[in-house]
Amino acid sequence: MIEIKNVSGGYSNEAILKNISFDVKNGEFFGIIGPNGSGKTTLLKMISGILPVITGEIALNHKSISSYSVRDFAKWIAVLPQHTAQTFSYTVKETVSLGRYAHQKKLFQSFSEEDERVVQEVMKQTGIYHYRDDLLDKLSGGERQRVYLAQSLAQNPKILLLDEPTNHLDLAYQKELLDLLKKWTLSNQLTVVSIFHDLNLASLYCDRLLLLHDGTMKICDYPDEVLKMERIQEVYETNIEKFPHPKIPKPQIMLIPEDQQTGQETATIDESYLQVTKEMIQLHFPVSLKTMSSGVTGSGMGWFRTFVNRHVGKDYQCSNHRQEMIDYLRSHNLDPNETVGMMTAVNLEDVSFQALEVNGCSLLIVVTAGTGNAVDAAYGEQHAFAVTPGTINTWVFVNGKLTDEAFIQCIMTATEAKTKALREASIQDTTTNTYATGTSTDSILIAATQRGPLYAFGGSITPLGSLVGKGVYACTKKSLHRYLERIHKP
Ligand SMILES: Nc1ncnc2c1ncn2[C@@H]1O[C@H](COP(=O)(O)OP(=O)(O)OP(=O)(O)O)[C@@H](O)[C@H]1O
Repeated sequence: MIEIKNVSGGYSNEAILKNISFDVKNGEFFGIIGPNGSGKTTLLKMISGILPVITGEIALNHKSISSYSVRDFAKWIAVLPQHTAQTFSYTVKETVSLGRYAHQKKLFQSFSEEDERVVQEVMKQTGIYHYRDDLLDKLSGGERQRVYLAQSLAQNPKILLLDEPTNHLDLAYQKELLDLLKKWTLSNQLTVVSIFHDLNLASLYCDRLLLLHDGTMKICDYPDEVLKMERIQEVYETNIEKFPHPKIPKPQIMLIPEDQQTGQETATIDESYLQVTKEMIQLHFPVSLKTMSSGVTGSGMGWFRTFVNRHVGKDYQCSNHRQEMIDYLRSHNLDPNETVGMMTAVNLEDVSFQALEVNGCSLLIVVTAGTGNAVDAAYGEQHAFAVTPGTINTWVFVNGKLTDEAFIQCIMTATEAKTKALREASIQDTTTNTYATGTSTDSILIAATQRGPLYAFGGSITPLGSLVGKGVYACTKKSLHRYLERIHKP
């Protein structure tokens, strides 16, 4: 649809853009990104014919843009520029109606029924219909932005060029506008070429991205390829991390602020932070720890500073155990947003904890273990499924920095060590009469200070993993022993 071939150009024969080549397909949502001054607006102005091409060619539907008459060009391309705070004494409807100019056969021709229909339709689609008789200067920046979008859409273009369309828009309107544009690309085959400063929005909505750097084309490809961490760090000269979006398969970019040391970050986790009562085991740490857990609250990856393992009766039944746990934490002046909360039916006096340190690698392990619903995971299907309170809850606190791999490998190592302890205690699955590998509702937490030594791996023979395995094995064994002694007491 649009072909940019070896294009150089800019202002008064000075080539701001150098040797740019890419094409945009029909119905594509195409994003232009790059740091300030990299040439994004210049490129958009060249595509819209405002700035001349010095060398190379810009073709629209296989014809050079210079061969189009102004009116024909306007039937193809509409431009939504970055609007300043200027205001006009036009009504919303009058402003939108200006978009129909290219479709009027003669100059000063009166508005046709078709013009009226299109204007009404786009005003409804952009949510400005109820302001249609208001003057533009009465509207907020975001509302005005939607009026200009409606004006561009009223032009019924095949291509829409946008310079930072979400500028001035609040979160909901950003989503609404981009959802609307995306819908038009899908249902009306509208082609959108848009400049974005927000790389995350560009990633969410664009089919492809062009990254400009100092007037040159760095890359033009799918968002996942363009938004590689090293590339964005180099081009934008700032520290970032790339993450997958939690709900859809699109990359997201996070800024990493300068380290703001408060002094508390140097604290080391050990048993002095632990409080054990019959009702709950708590650990409060002065700063948030990066966690991976299967807690009732705080599950998955997160940052938390309070950890709770709460005793509940074996007959605990609740239709919404998560909400019940949140209410419980609140009733104990604990913030559920900052707390990994677990439950166990085990007596908390059977807890076993241990701080370990070998060659500068230090951690704290806390385990509550019982065998109430011991299961052999190889034959889990022989058990009826039931949601019951947890039994073996394993906490691993690491004074160090863990990679994502290390977090996952620590979970594996801790689970293997737990199973070994169960095997040594000859704990049986009473349904299958085979050795139990765990219990049916065990929970785990790996928490790390993300300061100090870096642990890339947590497998069983790595410096970190071997300590995790040793500690979880010892604590599970001890806690099981206490549990068994107590239940077998005459
Ligand atoms: N009217 C102009 N005359 C001469 N040079 C200009 C003009 N407008 C912009 N430039 C220069 O062209 C270069 C690219 O500017 P452009 O506005 O295209 O960058 P951009 O990527 O859109 O930047 P931003 O993210 O800040 O909007 C800059 O070095 C700028 O100083």
